[in-house]
Amino acid sequence: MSIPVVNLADFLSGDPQLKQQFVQKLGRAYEDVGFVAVKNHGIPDELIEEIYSRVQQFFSMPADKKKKYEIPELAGQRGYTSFGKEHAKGSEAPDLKEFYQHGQTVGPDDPEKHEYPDNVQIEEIPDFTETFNQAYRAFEKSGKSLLQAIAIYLGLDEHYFDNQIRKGNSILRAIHYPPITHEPKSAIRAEQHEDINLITLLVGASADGLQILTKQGDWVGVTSLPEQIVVNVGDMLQRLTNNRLRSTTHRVVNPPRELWYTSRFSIPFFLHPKSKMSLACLESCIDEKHPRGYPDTSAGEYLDERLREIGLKK
Ligand SMILES: O=C(O)CCC(=O)C(=O)O
Ligand SMILES: [Fe+2]
Repeated sequence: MSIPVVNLADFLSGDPQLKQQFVQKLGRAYEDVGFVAVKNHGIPDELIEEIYSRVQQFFSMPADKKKKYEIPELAGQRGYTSFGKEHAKGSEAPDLKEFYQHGQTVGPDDPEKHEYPDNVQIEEIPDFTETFNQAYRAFEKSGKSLLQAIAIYLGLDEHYFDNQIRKGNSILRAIHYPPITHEPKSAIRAEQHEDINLITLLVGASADGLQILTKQGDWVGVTSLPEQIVVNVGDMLQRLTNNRLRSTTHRVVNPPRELWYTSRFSIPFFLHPKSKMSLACLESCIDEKHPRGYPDTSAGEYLDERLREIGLKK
């Protein structure tokens, strides 16, 4: 299925009409499907190529070398998480994937430094951290524009999210779904789930497999062109908007048998706000037909709860 396509250059064009059209198209798509493809997304092609090549290098290292970078105390939020650790909420079988996570960096004297453990330095790969830092900044920038459009759509101030996501707790995750060597019992590459964060920006996955669950209850494959990124709503934004914007269930299915020997790579950026952001439902999203659906919580508390549910936090 092709998801709605929006052009971020329209939003940034300076033309009020194009900007408003972008806002309406994005907002409606998020009420309806929860997923869009974004062109002119602002993440430079060379940077995407560079990060992919570092990521492939990393995952091709022997298991014992990768394991050096696994830090269970950090609940997988930094460094490497080995195959078989994470499972979707409500699922017993772990996903068929391994991943690496990179978080926010702030200066050593920053008052918020204690919020952000250091990223893991991968000794074997030159410029690994630098490439991840650059990609992280690029995703933050595109994500900020998209959230400005969402704020306008919701009738909020355009800059409503700016401060909440500045020095926020986003995670850049590189995932490797290894070749499948024998019939998996019940597991798939990524079992059905909803993302935890505000929005997720996903750069061109290296193979098919991503599917979303439609309102009609059908699984449909997501297709996007190589120059587009996929951006979807996560549970934090769904909760904040009292279910007005939809955090759509999605999964990554195993390839057909003749492609079992292939790896799949993908690099989602999970855009999180600062831990202290309130996720209390917006008053403008509550009315008689839509009574408040969730108790108040903060982004930090909510994340903690969700990390326990997926087996990353004990
Ligand atoms: O690998 C993909 O294409 C999507 C991964 C995903 O949905 C996730 O990690 O939350
Ligand atoms: Fe996801």
